[in-house]
Parts: sequence; structure tokens; C-alpha cells
Amino acid sequence: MKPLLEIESLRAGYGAINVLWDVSLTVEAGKTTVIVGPNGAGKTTLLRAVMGLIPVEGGDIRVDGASRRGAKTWDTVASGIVMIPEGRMIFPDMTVEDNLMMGAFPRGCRRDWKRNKEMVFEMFPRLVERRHQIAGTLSGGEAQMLAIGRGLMEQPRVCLIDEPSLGLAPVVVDEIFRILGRLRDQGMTIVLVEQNTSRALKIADQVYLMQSGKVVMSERGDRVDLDRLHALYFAHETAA
Ligand SMILES: Nc1ncnc2c1ncn2[C@@H]1O[C@H](COP(=O)(O)OP(=O)(O)OP(=O)(O)O)[C@@H](O)[C@H]1O
Repeated sequence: MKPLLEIESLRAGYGAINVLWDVSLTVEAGKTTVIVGPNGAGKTTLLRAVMGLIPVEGGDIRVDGASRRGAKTWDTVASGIVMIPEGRMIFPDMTVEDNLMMGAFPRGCRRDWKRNKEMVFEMFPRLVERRHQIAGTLSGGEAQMLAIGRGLMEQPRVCLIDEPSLGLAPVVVDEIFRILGRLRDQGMTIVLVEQNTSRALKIADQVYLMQSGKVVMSERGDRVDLDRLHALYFAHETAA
């Protein structure tokens, strides 16, 4: 069976600035793939390229074995790939419920929106109490829950989640990772970019370490040698 998502020899960046050099990785259906690496390694850029938010200059992105290189973001979302971006990017002037409704549009999930909303509310009871609250007034943790919930409204096949624990208090980080673990147990395919390496490794089926726009380590989650990971992680800073 073909992997759900394959990235092969990907090259991408921002205009004249190339960031990703020959990046290859594989995302298996129902698994959690964790991408770690120091600041500026190109993790977010990789997710953006997969979503069609920046052009691909070389290599390929395949879903179920079929190339999606050059696909527009809207079509990528419609194919079942969603990104829950760093910084949440919720609509601050809309209510919690309206933010969720926006999530149901791109994949044409409007018909199922009530059912999906109840599923999100069941997962995040805190959002129920705040359903009519303006999203811009939510706490950081609640905003992250809303961002994840909005992504789930698409009934995605793959969730790309960028730095969900960024700037959150430890108790809220616990809650976010509990939810990610639950999604994983339910069979969701997750690609998680996370600075909190120790937490992310606990839910990882496969781990990729990126460094300066390249994959420098790939290992099964239960076989990661932490000393080697840390040595490679900090190699760049040490050399600098
Ligand atoms: N819009 C942009 N225009 C030009 N360069 C950019 C842009 N966005 C990011 N970059 C550069 O691309 C490189 C990779 O950035 P990226 O955000 O992908 O790294 P990252 O691994 O996600 O880092 P972090 O963990 O800090 O979020 C960095 O050198 C960054 O300055």
C-alpha cells in the first residue's frame, strides 16, 4: 500500500531564498510523524510547501501515490490535508462557533457541521462554555483548542500541526498533548512540528530531525537514541 503522504527530494523557499534542500519523508496513514529541529531549520516552510502556500521548486509531494505538486491550497484542503498553523490564526472578531463553522467550508462539510461541531465540543468542553465568545478574547490555550477544533471540522485525512504548545503554560501543554494522543489513538494521521521534543517523542511513531533545510535523522519513535538526537540537534549551534 502506498503511504498516505510522501515528500520526495523537495526544494522550496521564498523567492530567491531557498530554504528546503532535498527533503524526503514519508507519512503513513494512522501514524503520528513528528518533525523536530532547531529554529530556522525549515519545519514550517515544509508544512507550507505541502499546503501549496509556497511554490515547490523541485521534487514532489504525493498523496496516495499521486503527485500533488503545484496543487492550490484550496484543493489541498479539499483533498483532506489541513494545517493548524503556528500562532493559531483563528478569526479574532468571530465567535468560537463561527470559527468552527468556517472550518467546515473548504471540504464541503457544511452538511455535517452540527455533528462535527458536537464532536469538537466533546473533545474540548472548554469551548462549549465559550461558544458565543469572541475568539480574540480567548486565552492562548483555548485559542489553540479552537485552532485544532477548526481543523477537525474539515474531517481531515491528515492534520499538519505546527508548534501547538508554543507559549502555553505547562498544564495547558499537558491538555493539548492529551488531545493529540487521543486523536492518534482514534487513528488520525498527524504530522506534528514541535519544539517540545520530549513531549512530542512520547506520541511519535516516526521522527524526523531537520537541520538547515535538510532531514539529518529519521527514526522510528520507539527507537530514537536521545543522545544522538540531541547531538545532531545542537550540531549546527556548536559549529557556529
Ligand atoms: N516569508 C519568508 N520570507 C523569507 N524567508 C523566510 C520566510 N519565512 C521563513 N523564512 C526563513 O526560512 C527559514 C526557515 O524558517 P521556518 O519558519 O521554516 O523554520 P522553522 O524550522 O519552522 O523554525 P521555528 O522553529 O523557529 O519556527 C528561516 O531562515 C526563515 O528566516
